[in-house]
This record gives sequence, structure tokens and C-alpha cells, in this order.
Amino acid sequence: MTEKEYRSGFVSVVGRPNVGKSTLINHLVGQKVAIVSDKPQTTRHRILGVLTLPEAQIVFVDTPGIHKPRHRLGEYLVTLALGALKGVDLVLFLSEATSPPGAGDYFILEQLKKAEVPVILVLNKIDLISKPRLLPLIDLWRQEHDFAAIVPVSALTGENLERLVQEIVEHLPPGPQYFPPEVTTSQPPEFVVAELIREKVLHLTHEEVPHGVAVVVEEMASRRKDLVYLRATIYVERESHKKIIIGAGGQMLRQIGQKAREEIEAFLGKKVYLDLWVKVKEKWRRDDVALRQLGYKPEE
Ligand SMILES: Nc1nc2c(ncn2[C@@H]2O[C@H](COP(=O)(O)OP(=O)(O)OP(=O)(O)O)[C@@H](O)[C@H]2O)c(=O)[nH]1
Repeated sequence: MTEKEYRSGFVSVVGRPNVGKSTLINHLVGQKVAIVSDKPQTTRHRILGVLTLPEAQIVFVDTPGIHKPRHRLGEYLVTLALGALKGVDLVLFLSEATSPPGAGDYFILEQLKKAEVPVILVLNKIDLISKPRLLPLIDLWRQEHDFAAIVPVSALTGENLERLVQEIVEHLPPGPQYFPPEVTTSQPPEFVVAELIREKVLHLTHEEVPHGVAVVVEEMASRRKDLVYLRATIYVERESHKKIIIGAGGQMLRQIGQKAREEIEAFLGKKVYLDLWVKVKEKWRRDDVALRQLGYKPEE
């Protein structure tokens, strides 16, 4: 009997905003590498999550939700998401099992047809529907594209994720272990920290405010063996948004800081002193220079 060859590859995760891409990757990777909120367009960067198994290594590329762009940041996000379809070994296309394919799904499908990679359709959020509704839905999807597999899952409860992993591994080519087994993400710690702070802003603010927020970690320094000093700036688009984020008597900013600090401490495994600032950068989402300064580098 011959030993099975080790398999590995890059797996791009695409889908409309809010379908659960970040939740799925976090669950599969077993650590919080991508932030989650109920607000669409939470994910702005391409993120790698790495799952190492005895027989394979899966490198996930998390992408922004594909949507009709309304400003420069929107255009950048869609370019990023579509770019993620190229040069990968497999695409996971996420949609929600709670509704039939919609206009956004068809737009993504068109792009998938152009990309010559196998696509696994993942029907997420099956915890929200009754099982008899699944079969007709799968039939409907099957008519739309020649998927390598169709797997219904719940990224939230973990239902059927083992089967999804099996399917992914089966569709990966033989290849090396790209990352050491203990690595779960290739993101620098400053980036994860900034994202964790941004996640708290998303959770605690509403309407226009969260979408105009960017977070930059300005300084990260070990002060003692067990203490990290962190200075970060929350950028907003308007003076009125700054007031909301600071809150009456600084109450909102304290809450953001407290919640973020708990998660940053868990992520870094050290105590953290978090120094948070709020600044206004008008219309940064429409400004190429500001986008670059804030870490969103449009690809050529
Ligand atoms: N009930 C249920 N909710 C889910 C499931 N997966 C994700 N969610 C919720 O759906 C919302 C969006 O999840 P995300 O993981 O941020 O979605 P995303 O596709 O990464 O979103 P973008 O970053 O906007 O592209 C969150 O409130 C999740 O808790 C699921 O399997 N079941």
C-alpha cells in the first residue's frame, strides 16, 4: 500500500457581504483571525487563515463581500475580492441556505465561470432553516454551475464542517506544508490588534458611524516582560462621529477600549495597556492617498 501524498493549497472564500465568511474561517482555523459583526462589509482586507491537518494544509484567503461599489473603498474591495479568484487552487463560494440565489450571487457566479478553478458551494446558516428545504435549494443551485461539491453547513454551530474539510482536502493538489503547523494566520500582530479594536467599534456603534471607521496601531512596545503598551488611533470621517465614538464623558471610548483590551490580551497572551485616540480624516473612503495611509492599498 502506498502512503497518501500530502496535499496543500490556497482556498479563496468568496460570497456576498454578511454570508458568514469570517465566521467560517475562524471556526475552521480554531482561532479568531477574522473579525465578525452583523454589519455588511466587515472584512476589508485579504486575510490568511491556516488549517494544518495530518494529511493536508489548507490556506484560506478571506475576501471582502462582493457588492456593487458606491465609492473608492467599495471599488477597491470588489477588485480585491475578484482578484482573490485568480491564482488559487480552490474557491469556496458561500451563500445563505435561508434564501434562493439572489442577484448578488449571480454576479459572483459570472466571475466564477471565468476563473478556471474548482468551486465548492457552501450553503451556510442551516441552523436557521428546516432540513426539508435543503434538497430543492441544492437542486436549484446545481442547475446554475458545475460545482465540485455542494455542502450545507452552519459556520456558527459547526454542523457539517468536518465534511466540508474533507471535500476541500479532496480537491487540493499534492503540495508542501507552506506554514509551520502552529501558524494560524500570516497577519502581523498590529493588524490583528487594529481589527479587534475596529470590531468593537462595529459592535457598539450604528448607522453611518461604523462604515467610516479605520483603525491604525501607531505604537506597540513591550514595557515589561508581561506588559505591552499599545497606542492606536480610531479614524472617523466627521466631527459628529468623533463625538459619538468618544461618548458622554468618554464613556463609549472607555467601553470600546475595555472590550478590545480583553480580546487583545487573549490574542497576545500578555497584559495590555491600551491608549486609544480618535481623529477625524474627512472623506477618507473616497481618497486614494488616505486609503493608502490607512493600510488599504489598491492593487495594480
Ligand atoms: N445563524 C447563523 N448565523 C451566522 C452563521 N454564520 C455567520 N453568521 C452570522 O452572520 C453575520 C455575518 O457573519 P460574518 O462572518 O461577519 O460574515 P462575512 O461574510 O465575513 O461578512 P463581510 O465581512 O461583510 O463580508 C454575523 O452576525 C454572524 O454571527 C451561521 O451559520 N448561522
